This record gives sequence, structure tokens and C-alpha cells, in this order.
Amino acid sequence: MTLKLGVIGTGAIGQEHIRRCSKVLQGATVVAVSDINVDGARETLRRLDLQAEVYADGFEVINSPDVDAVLVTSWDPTHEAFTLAAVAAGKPVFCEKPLALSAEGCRRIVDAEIEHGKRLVQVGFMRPYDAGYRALKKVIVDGEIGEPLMLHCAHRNPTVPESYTTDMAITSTLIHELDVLRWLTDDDFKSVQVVYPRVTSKTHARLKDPQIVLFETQKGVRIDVEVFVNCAYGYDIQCEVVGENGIARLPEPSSVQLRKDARLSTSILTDWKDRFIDAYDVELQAFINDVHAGQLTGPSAWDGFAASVAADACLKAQNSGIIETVEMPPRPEFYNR
Ligand SMILES: NC(=O)C1=CN([C@@H]2O[C@H](COP(=O)(O)OP(=O)(O)OC[C@H]3O[C@@H](n4cnc5c(N)ncnc54)[C@H](O)[C@@H]3O)[C@@H](O)[C@H]2O)C=CC1
Ligand SMILES: O=C1[C@@H](O)[C@H](O)[C@@H](O)[C@H](O)[C@H]1O
Repeated sequence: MTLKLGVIGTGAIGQEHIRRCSKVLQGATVVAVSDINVDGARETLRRLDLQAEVYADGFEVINSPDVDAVLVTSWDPTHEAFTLAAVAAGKPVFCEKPLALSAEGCRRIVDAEIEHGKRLVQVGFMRPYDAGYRALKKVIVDGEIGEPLMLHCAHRNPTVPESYTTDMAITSTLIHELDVLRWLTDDDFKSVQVVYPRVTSKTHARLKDPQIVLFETQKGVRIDVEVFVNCAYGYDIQCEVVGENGIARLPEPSSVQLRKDARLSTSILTDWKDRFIDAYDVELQAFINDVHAGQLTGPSAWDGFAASVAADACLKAQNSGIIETVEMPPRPEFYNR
């Protein structure tokens, strides 16, 4: 049976997910879409040559009897309400990151899901589905570099719009590291400090860029993450794990080596859509398969909550300049199954 999807938010990633669910992946079809920009939603369907119902209100998508499962790809502040509504309707929901704007908001989703009695929520953390991150994790789990001691990471975007502010470096960008680093190291954050290097001339008044986020984990591992969202040269994700016996690095995306004009070069991607294109395919195929199988297994509402607990501490650290504690409550039994 084909899973009938409703998609809320037909912007950049909404269009990508509609395309992949309709034209690349197996077992699903998009039957309804919604965007506050209704014309934009219609234009997306036209461009992709798809037929689906268009709604001005995302809650109508969730409550439509034609929709089996929901993808939330609208702006960050809308995620919590749409995800809670999907849980209340008893429908599986794939919600893009962040699950909510605060740990408190994520907790409301966790509580609603536990109350429902069965997992319904998957968060759009795609990096655990990326082949490079999976290979890096295998090296760690196989003990090839011994116990991890330090991690050096970078999250660089070429540029961001004027609407992107200092806090979004945490809630919208670093949030990927806040999830993937827990998954990669099987550890939790204990404390965090944010320091600001000299500001790039390419930023604007409401965005301090770059930022360096320094963590200590429960196991005593030290992690530094450079978040630099106006780096100008490309979309570049770096992760180096320093272990007792060696060092492991996240592989670079494959690219042809060019020998030309007395130079040896490889290109660097500039767009997150291309950098993680395969990972998005794998994560959404897993969501579709899991909904068919009746049991979600991907990044959970608890993972969304854990990332937001760390994000809240980072936001505090952005303003205080001092080391802030990350207070992570124990994982409920519900998420151990
Ligand atoms: N997993 C990942 O790597 C990525 C995740 N994202 C996340 O996906 C979400 C969307 O990001 P983008 O597509 O880049 O933004 P965007 O601005 O291109 O698209 C967002 C769309 O949501 C619509 N929207 C806003 N409020 C709405 C509402 N109440 N109901 C229906 N539609 C509404 C907007 O009109 C817009 O068309 C964000 O939460 C972002 O954090 C974005 C890019 C990559
Ligand atoms: O989620 C994403 C964007 O919203 C965010 O703004 C970028 O920094 C991330 O790299 C991208 O994956």
C-alpha cells in the first residue's frame, strides 16, 4: 500500500522532500501540501508536475482523512504546534530540525508521544544516515583509534540571509552537531562555552559570525565546533576525532581531481542540498519503510529534546560568556525500546 503524505512548508527543503518522496523513493506519494505562500505551493506542484490538494492551513493537512503521515518542513517556530497536532491526530510525523525552539517545547512533544503510547515522531537529523558519518562511527566503534579524546568540528555555510541572527547559529545550524556528536560518540554533553573570534566583515549587525562552541562531555571528551555561516567559499562540514591510537576524519564528498593550469584541485560544494543529498534520501526512505512496518526507528522526539537541552545551554553561554552546564534528564524507558 502506498503511504499518503501531507507536506507543510514548500520552501527550499519542502520542495526537495516532495521531489524525493514523489520521484526518487519507494512506497509513498504526496497527496496534500500547504504553505502560507499558497501560490508558491501551487508553483512547486506545477514545476514537479504533481497533483496534490493545496491547503492554506497546515492543520488542515494534518487532519485531512486522505493524509496518512505528515512532513513538517515549514519555518523553525512552527514545528512544535504542527508536530503536536500530528501526534494528537495519531499520525506519524517527520519534523525537520529543530523539533521545537526550546527544550521545553520538545518536552511537550515527548510527553504527548508517551501519552499516545507509541512512537509517532521522527526528527530530520539526516547526518546519522550519511555514509561518511556512518563510516566514521564504525571506525570509532571498532576501536581503530582507541578511546576518543578530542573532536575538532566545523559547520560552514557560504552565506546566510539578513533574517539569520546570532541565536540561529545554535538553534538552526549547530543543532545538527548537537545531535550527530551524541550519536557519533555515544556520549552526552556536560558543559558548554561559546567564544567569539574577530567578526567577519561579511556579517550584519544582528549576527556575530563566526562563533566557537566548546564542549566537555560526560566522558570528559573535549569538542570544539566552529560555526561560520558567512565563510564565503563553500558549504563545508568537518569532523576530526582524535583518539588514543590515531585520528579519524569525516570523508570529504567525492569529487574529481583536476590537474589544470599548473594546479591540482578538487571542487567544494556550496549547497547543503547537494552535500547531504544521499543522506536525505536514506532518512526519508527509512521513515516511509518504518511507517509501513508500524515502528519508527529514526532520530526520535527524545533525540530532538536532547539536542534542544544542549542548544538551550549554548544560548545561555552565548550571552554569559562563561561555562554553562547542560542538564540532561535520564532517558524515559519509552525511548529505550
Ligand atoms: N535537515 C536539514 O539539513 C535542513 C533543515 N531545514 C529546516 O527545514 C525548515 C525549512 O527550511 P527551508 O526550506 O530552508 O526554509 P524556507 O524559508 O525556504 O521554506 C520554509 C517554508 O515554510 C513556509 N511556512 C512558514 N510558516 C508556515 C506555516 N505556518 N504553514 C505553512 N507553511 C509555512 C514558508 O512560507 C516557506 O515557504 C526549517 O525548519 C529548517 O531549519 C532547512 C534546510 C536543511
Ligand atoms: O539545516 C540546515 C540549514 O537550515 C542551516 O541554516 C544550515 O546551516 C545547515 O547546514 C543546513 O543543514
